[in-house]
Amino acid sequence: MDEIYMREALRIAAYASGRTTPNPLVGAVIVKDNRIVGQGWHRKAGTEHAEIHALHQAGELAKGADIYVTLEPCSHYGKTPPCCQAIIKAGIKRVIVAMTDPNPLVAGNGLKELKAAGIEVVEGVCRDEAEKLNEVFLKWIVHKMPFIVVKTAMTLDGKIATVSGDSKWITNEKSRKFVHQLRDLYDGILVGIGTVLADNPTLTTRLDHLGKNPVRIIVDSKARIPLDSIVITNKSAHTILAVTERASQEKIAALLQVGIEVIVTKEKADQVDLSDLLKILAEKNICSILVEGGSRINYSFFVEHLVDKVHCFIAPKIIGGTDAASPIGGKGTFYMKDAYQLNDITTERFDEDILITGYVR
Ligand SMILES: Nc1c(/N=C/[C@H](O)[C@H](O)[C@H](O)COP(=O)(O)O)[nH]c(=O)[nH]c1=O
Ligand SMILES: Nc1c(N[C@@H]2O[C@H](COP(=O)(O)O)[C@@H](O)[C@H]2O)[nH]c(=O)[nH]c1=O
Ligand SMILES: [Zn+2]
Repeated sequence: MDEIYMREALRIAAYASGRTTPNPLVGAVIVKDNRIVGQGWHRKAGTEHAEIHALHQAGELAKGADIYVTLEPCSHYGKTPPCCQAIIKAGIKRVIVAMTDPNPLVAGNGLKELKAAGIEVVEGVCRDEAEKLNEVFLKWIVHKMPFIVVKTAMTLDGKIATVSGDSKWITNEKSRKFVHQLRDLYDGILVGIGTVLADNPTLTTRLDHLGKNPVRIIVDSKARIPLDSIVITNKSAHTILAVTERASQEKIAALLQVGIEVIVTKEKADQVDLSDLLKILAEKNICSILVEGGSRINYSFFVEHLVDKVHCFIAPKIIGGTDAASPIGGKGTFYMKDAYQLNDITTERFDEDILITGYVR
């Protein structure tokens, strides 16, 4: 029975997907005499935690009840009071958690406090599902780096555009809708200046229901970006330009003038040092970034070992062209043994398009 209630807590935790950053997704379910008497999920950073919502709903019925939480209840005073105290005060008898909280502020202290109060603690129910649900939070809180997802879309013969640069469209409506759901989910969307110059993209989230726009991050070491680019003139999302010392001061001043945030990073081989950029972005609570290319920037993320997850669309179209661009460009690995290996592979169909998803561990 513990798994059933924990799965319900995981299910409702996901209601706030993409909305709790930099906090994790957390769900809580309170059970008494085999009935759910209270449940709740964390909505937004700085607002009440999942356990508090569930305790409010259970009221008196929390006394002597079990609480299932997808993450170890917090024991520190962050933006909200500690859940452990509320759980103890409410007279909960047994706490079942899916995983401990890797946040150094919590990290096992919550469970210790609950045990010290004489509460029975069970840990590790549906741990794998809980860790997957919070793959973004786990990366950011432990490594202080954003969770990086590379999304590419290519024809069957492995190209992202024709020899003339035309790329509209490779994938179908359904596939492109999934990409907008990814934009709605993640905190940032990153492209290289090559993509801006080639496609003049908007990089906002266009879905039927209200979505949120990710922060647009353009890697452009010499600030070559034209001031009339859509990512500069379109104000429905914030835009960050990552440059190096090589960028001209006047261009930077002109960009600041039109509301663009400019980050000057360390330089690596004459280009933006991506690790340095990601460290700075993580400090700004940008906990996840969708990298949408182009081929050079994608390769840089792999060669710097910065990629966590890959979504690769393959459309059943063939365009040929020896010089047509492929999804991953750059210098390339010299030997097959040096290939970046994906694992935990899953595939999905979007009508005739195929999506392959994998992790770079
Ligand atoms: N050309 C294709 C893609 N092209 C992806 C490029 O990053 C392109 O610049 C952006 O998708 C443009 O964004 P926006 O629509 O202006 O917001 N990506 C896809 O998934 N399928 C394709 O067919
Ligand atoms: N969202 C969440 C938790 N989040 C934990 O608390 C930290 C944020 O605290 P605060 O700034 O007060 O919101 C966050 O980094 C994570 O460790 N804990 C929980 O018991 N239940 C919840 O629903
Ligand atoms: Zn809490």
